[in-house]
Amino acid sequence: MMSVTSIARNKVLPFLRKSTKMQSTASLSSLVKLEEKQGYAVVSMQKTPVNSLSLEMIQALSQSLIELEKNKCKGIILTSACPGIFSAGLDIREMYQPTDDRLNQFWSSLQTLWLQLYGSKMATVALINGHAPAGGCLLAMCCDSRIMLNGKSKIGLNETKLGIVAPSWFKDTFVNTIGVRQSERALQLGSLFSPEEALKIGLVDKLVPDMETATAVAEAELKEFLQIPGMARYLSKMKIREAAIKDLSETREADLNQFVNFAKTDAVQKGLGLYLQSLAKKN
Ligand SMILES: CCCCCCCC/C=C\C=C\CC(=O)SCCNC(=O)CCNC(=O)[C@H](O)C(C)(C)COP(=O)(O)OP(=O)(O)OC[C@H]1O[C@@H](n2cnc3c(N)ncnc32)[C@H](O)[C@@H]1OP(=O)(O)O
Repeated sequence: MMSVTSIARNKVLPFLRKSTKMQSTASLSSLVKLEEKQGYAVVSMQKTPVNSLSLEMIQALSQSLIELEKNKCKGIILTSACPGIFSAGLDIREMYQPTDDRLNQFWSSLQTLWLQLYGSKMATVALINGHAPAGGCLLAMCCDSRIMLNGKSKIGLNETKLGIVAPSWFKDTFVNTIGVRQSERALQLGSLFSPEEALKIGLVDKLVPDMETATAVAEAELKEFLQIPGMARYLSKMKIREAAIKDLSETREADLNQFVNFAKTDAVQKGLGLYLQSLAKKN
């Protein structure tokens, strides 16, 4: 099995682990690109056009983290290869008129990905090079640091605008990042923030003017985290995150049932259908 450190610089890593529920190696590796750098890896989401988090995309990200941790990778920069978009969040088509089996797999895989990334021993930096609504914002918040490209992109948890409710673990992640009051307001309003606004409320840590600067700043940020003794850094992170992680770990089944029941209600299905239509009409 190839290790992250043994492959040629910038070479795309294959996905090697087999699982009955997981997608095939070929389909997973086309969604997420892993590049080895000196002592860390760049994880680029490349599901065109908007990196929507479909079941396959979520599993590809999960599988990438499994491989990287197994290969003793110490840190990652999570970013996007889709111009102008970090991630459009959960793939709305997964929740609209779904089959029960697929909807269950979808949510359960998302829970797994959140537990992996939010609780990762690796140092993690999100390089948010475009829009990051809802699930896209969640992915970024799972990282230890967020660098955002300044410009017209928006970031935030906009679930209420779709007539849906961010689950408790989204809320916990938000509260741990920007605090209770800002979260309470932004969750209700479904606020999407400009990079400047996101910086002001602590949703992102640094802004960069262009991609060249962004890469350098993200690398420097990751190196700063990696200079700290790994165990001390990880356990300190867990002091903040462990309650939320424990909570979901202990209530996965109930959370899954709540999501499935909620998603299948007529009101939610109607709202999602209208939202999909409004996205399609734009084009
Ligand atoms: C009581 C308690 C119960 C608790 C239960 C819990 C329930 C929680 C449930 C769900 C939680 C969900 C979290 C989410 O992540 S929901 C997704 C939210 N995402 C969005 O609102 C973003 C929507 N997209 C956009 O705003 C734009 O697409 C944008 C990302 C800004 C990019 O804009 P642009 O570059 O102009 O691209 P287009 O809009 O033209 O889109 C291109 C095509 O991509 C399709 N698209 C976009 N986003 C999604 C998406 N999230 N899912 C699926 N498909 C998406 C879009 O329709 C275009 O398709 P096409 O080319 O075929 O027209």
